[in-house]
Amino acid sequence: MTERGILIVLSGPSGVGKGTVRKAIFDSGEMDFAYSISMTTRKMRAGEKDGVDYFFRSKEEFEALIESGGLLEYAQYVDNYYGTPLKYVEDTLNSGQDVFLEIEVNGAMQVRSKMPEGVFIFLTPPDIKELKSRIMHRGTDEMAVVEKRLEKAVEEIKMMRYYDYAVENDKVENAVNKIKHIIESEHLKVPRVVNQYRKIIEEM
Ligand SMILES: Nc1ncnc2c1ncn2[C@@H]1O[C@H](COP(=O)(O)OP(=O)(O)OP(=O)(O)O)[C@@H](O)[C@H]1O
Ligand SMILES: Nc1nc2c(ncn2[C@@H]2O[C@H](COP(=O)(O)O)[C@@H](O)[C@H]2O)c(=O)[nH]1
Repeated sequence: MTERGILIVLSGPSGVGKGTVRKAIFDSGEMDFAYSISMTTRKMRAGEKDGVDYFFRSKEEFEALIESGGLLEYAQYVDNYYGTPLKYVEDTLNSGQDVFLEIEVNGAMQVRSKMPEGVFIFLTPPDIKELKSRIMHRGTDEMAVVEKRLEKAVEEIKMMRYYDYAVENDKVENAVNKIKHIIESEHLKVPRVVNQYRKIIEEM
């Protein structure tokens, strides 16, 4: 039987740089994990693609998926739904590959209760001023939405204590290296290694 992959959950306030850091980790080609594409009812931003950045769906379609139990977790964030399709996560973990989720804190807490063996990482900004500047300079949101996201950020930062690791995103390269190191260390934890050895011994 294949060893189940590790579930890595990255959260942090909007604009802290989760997407930027995640892309940099994937682009480095050094880590073998799958990114779980989320579903959302939010409008597509310029440059985004359905099935790449998100599965963009109507509110009705999203609610039907909630009803049918098709989501591992979901949350309402600044007037829209966001959620993680369950089947992809389960199938990929069962195939032995690690799965990376980039989700907000309420969803992460739902995952925590369903899959406590996951690794929960919280990305922090150097300070709130820098966070505001990052959201504004990204230029994807109207000022009213920026303000709502900043209000949420304060609530989200309070939830950091429920995570396993806190990583500051001062420079993308630093955050990337710290997250890679965390994942590598998780793979070396004794219960996982013992399991692998048990299988090797059984097969001898
Ligand atoms: N370490 C950093 N230093 C300076 N700017 C950064 C850093 N990391 C990310 N940024 C910039 O901050 C902005 C927000 O980054 P990004 O979209 O990755 O954030 P996010 O946390 O994924 O946001 P959201 O949760 O809203 O999707 C982008 O313009 C990005 O280029
Ligand atoms: N609970 C979930 N949160 C998610 C998911 N996918 C993304 N997100 C988070 O939502 C906010 C806003 O995202 P944006 O793309 O509109 O800027 C951000 O914190 C994302 O991490 C999900 O599947 N579940």
